[in-house]
Amino acid sequence: MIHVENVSVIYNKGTPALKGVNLSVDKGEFVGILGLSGSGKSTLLKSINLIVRPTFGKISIDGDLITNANPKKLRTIRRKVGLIFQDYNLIERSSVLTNVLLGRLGYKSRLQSFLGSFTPSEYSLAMDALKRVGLEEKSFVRADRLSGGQKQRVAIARTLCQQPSVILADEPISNLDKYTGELVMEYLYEINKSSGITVLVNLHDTSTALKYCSRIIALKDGKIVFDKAAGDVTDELLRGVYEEK
Ligand SMILES: Nc1ncnc2c1ncn2[C@@H]1O[C@H](COP(=O)(O)OP(=O)(O)OP(=O)(O)O)[C@@H](O)[C@H]1O
Repeated sequence: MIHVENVSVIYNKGTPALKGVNLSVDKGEFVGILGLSGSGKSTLLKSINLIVRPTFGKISIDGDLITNANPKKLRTIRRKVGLIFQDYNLIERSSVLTNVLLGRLGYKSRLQSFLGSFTPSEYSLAMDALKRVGLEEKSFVRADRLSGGQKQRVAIARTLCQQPSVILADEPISNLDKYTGELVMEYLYEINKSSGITVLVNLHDTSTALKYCSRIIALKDGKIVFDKAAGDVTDELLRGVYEEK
């Protein structure tokens, strides 16, 4: 469903952050992306959604070439792609429910977005999403009253409300303690298994990646150094990824 073909990203005409990356991800996969800080993990996820535009190469999602899409087409393709960030990206002064409803914005006209008008079925989608992450009782609480782990679960619910076919999660647990981080991973895992939503997740912690992901892609200096089933990842392979030059 995702094809990344010979993608390179060069920021500000400087050093390449990605160098000729090729990658195909099938529907329903749970892919962990590992690598040292600066290896290009965020750039790879951001280019899949065209938050960062590749300098060279092509990316398609469900057969639609996102790298060539006009603004209208790009908006339609982006509806399929849910995003989860390290710092949650919530509107802190709004309620949990309002934050989850924001997952519907990609389906709204400018006027509807401005008015913040949502249909009853969108409210019910949002409530269902909150139930799935165990936060329905927090619907009317302001987001800034929540713990970090709860905020990330709201971000997951917002993504679910968007009804995506893929979730890109950029370091979703790096601001959380081990226990809370694992809980967040459990929710992503459950969503992947029960809804068949493809998940690509950048992670720092190799043991977490091996525990939840079925496939591991490792980046080093903007290139893929290995792309393997989690069960085939050895300590030696991991050492190659994390040892400095
Ligand atoms: N907006 C930007 N402008 C210029 N250079 C950038 C930008 N974003 C990233 N880079 C550079 O691109 C390279 C890859 O960065 P990227 O953030 O993709 O790596 P990462 O593996 O996600 O790192 P981290 O784990 O620290 O987030 C790094 O050398 C980084 O300094």
